[in-house]
Amino acid sequence: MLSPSTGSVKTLPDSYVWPEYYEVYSGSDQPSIPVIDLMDPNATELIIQACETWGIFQLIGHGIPRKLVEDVESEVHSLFALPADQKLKTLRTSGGASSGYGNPPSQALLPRKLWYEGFTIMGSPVDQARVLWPHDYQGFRNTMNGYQKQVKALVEQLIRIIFKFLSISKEEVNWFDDPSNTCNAALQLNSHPPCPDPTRAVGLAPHTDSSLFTILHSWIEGLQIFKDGVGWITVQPIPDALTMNLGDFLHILSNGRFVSVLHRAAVNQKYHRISVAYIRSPPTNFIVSPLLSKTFADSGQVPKYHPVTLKECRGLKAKHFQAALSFVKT
Ligand SMILES: C=C1C[C@]23C[C@H]1CC[C@H]2[C@@]12CCC[C@@](C)(C(=O)O1)[C@H]2[C@@H]3C(=O)O
Ligand SMILES: O=C(O)CCC(=O)C(=O)O
Ligand SMILES: [Fe+2]
Repeated sequence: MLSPSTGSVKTLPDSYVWPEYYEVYSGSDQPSIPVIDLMDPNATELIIQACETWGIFQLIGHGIPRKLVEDVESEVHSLFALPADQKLKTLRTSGGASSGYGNPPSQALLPRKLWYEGFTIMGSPVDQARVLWPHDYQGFRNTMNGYQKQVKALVEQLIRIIFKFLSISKEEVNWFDDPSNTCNAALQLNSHPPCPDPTRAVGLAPHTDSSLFTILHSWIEGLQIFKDGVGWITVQPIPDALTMNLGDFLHILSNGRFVSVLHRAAVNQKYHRISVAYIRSPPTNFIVSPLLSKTFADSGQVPKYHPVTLKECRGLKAKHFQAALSFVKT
C-alpha cells in the first residue's frame, strides 16, 4: 500500500525497489495480442483461437459506451484522491476476498512494496460509497452500478460462448445464472501514481486471475503479459477496446487448453494510471474439475488438474503466488 506522501516523493524509497525486475521484450518483432470485433461474423472462432494461443485479447464492438467508461475513470480518480484516513475507513477485513481498500489477496504477502493502491468492490458499491462520501455518494454508486451491469452482461456472453465450445451444459453450470450469488464477481479498482523510478518499481505484481474471465479497462500503457518463448510484453491500449483475459478456472475447465495468462502492471513516470478489472468467477465453494462436460470427458483426455474450489485456489495463490496451480496438477 502506498503511503499518503508518495505522490510527492522524488526518489524511490528502498522498500519499493524490486531488484532486476523490469525485463521487457524489446525486439522489433514484438508480437501483439489479437484484436477482435465482437460484431465480426467469425467472432466466436477468433475468440476461441485467442483463448488457446494467448489467453488474452482486445475486444472492440462490445457496445459499452465510451462516456460510461470515462465516468468510471473519473470516479476512480476521485476515490484514490481522497485523504488516506478516509480511504482507510473502508480497509479490507483480511487478506481474503473482501471488499474495500488495500492490497488484494494475491498481493498481500509479497516481499517488497508495490507502487500501487487497490480497492475491491464485491456486490453493491453502496456501503463503501456511503463511508467514503457520506453526503454525496450517489455519483460513485450510480456510475459503478451502471458499469458493473454492462460488464457483467458482456463477460457472461463470452463465458457462454466458451461453455458452448466446451460442450458444457446449462445444468452442469447452473450456479452461473444464480442471481443470489454476489461473491462470484469483483470490480477491482487499481491506482498507479506517477513513479520517480519506474524501471525499479512494480505496480500490481505478476499474477493470474482465479477467474473464469476478466474484463480489464485502462487507457494508459502498463499492462504486461508473459508469453512463453518470448518473455514479458507490453499490451498497447487501443481506444474504446476492453481487454479480456482468461483466468485459472477456464484453464482448469478446459484441461489446460485455454491459457490463464500471467500478467502484471508496470508503472510510469508521467501519468497516474488507473485500471479497472471486472473479475467473474464461479461461486467460492463450487468444485471445478477439468473436462466437466461429458463430451470432453469421453474424448479420452486425462485430467491435468485435481478438482479444486475457488476458495482453495485463492488460498494457494496467496501463499505460492504464480506457482499456485502447480499444486493442483495431477
Ligand atoms: C473476486 C475476487 C477475485 C480476486 C479475489 C477477489 C477480490 C479481488 C480479486 C483480485 C484482484 C487482483 C488480482 C487477484 C488475483 C487478487 O489478488 O485479487 C484477483 C483475485 C482472483 O482472481 O482470485
Ligand atoms: O493494471 C492492470 O492493467 C492489471 C490489473 C489486473 O491485473 C487486475 O486487477 O487483476
Ligand atoms: Fe489481473
